[in-house]
Amino acid sequence: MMRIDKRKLGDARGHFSRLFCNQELAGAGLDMEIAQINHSYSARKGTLRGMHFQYPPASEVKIVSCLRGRILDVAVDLREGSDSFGRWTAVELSAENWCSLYIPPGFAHGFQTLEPDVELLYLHSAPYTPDCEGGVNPLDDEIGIKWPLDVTEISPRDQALPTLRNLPRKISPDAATAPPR
Ligand SMILES: Cc1cn([C@H]2C[C@H](O)[C@@H](COP(=O)(O)OP(=O)(O)O[C@H]3O[C@H](C)C(=O)[C@H](O)[C@H]3O)O2)c(=O)[nH]c1=O
Repeated sequence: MMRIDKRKLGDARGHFSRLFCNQELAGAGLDMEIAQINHSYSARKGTLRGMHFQYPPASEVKIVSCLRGRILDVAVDLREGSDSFGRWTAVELSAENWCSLYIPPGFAHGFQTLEPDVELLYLHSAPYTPDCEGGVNPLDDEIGIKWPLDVTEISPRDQALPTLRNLPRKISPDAATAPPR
C-alpha cells in the first residue's frame, strides 16, 4: 500500500492538483490504468463502509481520495501466503491533507467517516464485477480494526460479511487481475 501525497499548486485564486497520472505512478513503480471511477457520499459521522474487494479475474487496484470531510481509511491484507495476511493498516484521508491511498489487488478496503458529509472518489483498475465481489467483516475481532468512533451507519450487507476465518476463499496474489479489456 502507498500513501500518495498530492502536490497542491496554490496561488491567490486557490489551488490546483493532479489527481491521477499513470506516468508519475509508473515512476514510483505503481501500475494503474483506470477502468472505473466511483464517488460516494456519507451523511453521518461514524459511518462504516467495507471491507470490500473483488476476487480475480476482477481483482483491482484502488486509489481512494477524500474530497470533502475526513475519514480513517483502512486496508486488510488478504493475499494468500502473505506474511501480513489478516493484518490491517490505516491512513487518515481528508480534504485538508489531500492525500490518497493506493490499495493493491488482494487487499480489502473500508473506512469510517470522522465528520458528517464526507465525499470519496475511487479510481478502480477493474470494472465493478458483481460475480467477483468479496468482503470481510469490518468488525471481525480476529482482524481487530480499531475504528475510532462508535459506528452510526453500516449496511446490512457489510454487517453480514464473513469473518476472516470464514472467508470462502483467499486471494491468490498471482491470479489474473483486471479482466482483459
Ligand atoms: C462499486 C459499485 C457498486 N454498485 C452498486 C452496488 C450497491 O447496490 C450500491 C452500493 O455499493 P456498495 O454498497 O458496495 O457501496 P459501498 O459500501 O460504499 O462500497 C464502496 O466503499 C467500499 C469501502 C469500497 O472499497 C468499495 O470499492 C466501494 O464500492 O451500488 C454499482 O452499481 N456499481 C459499482 O461500481
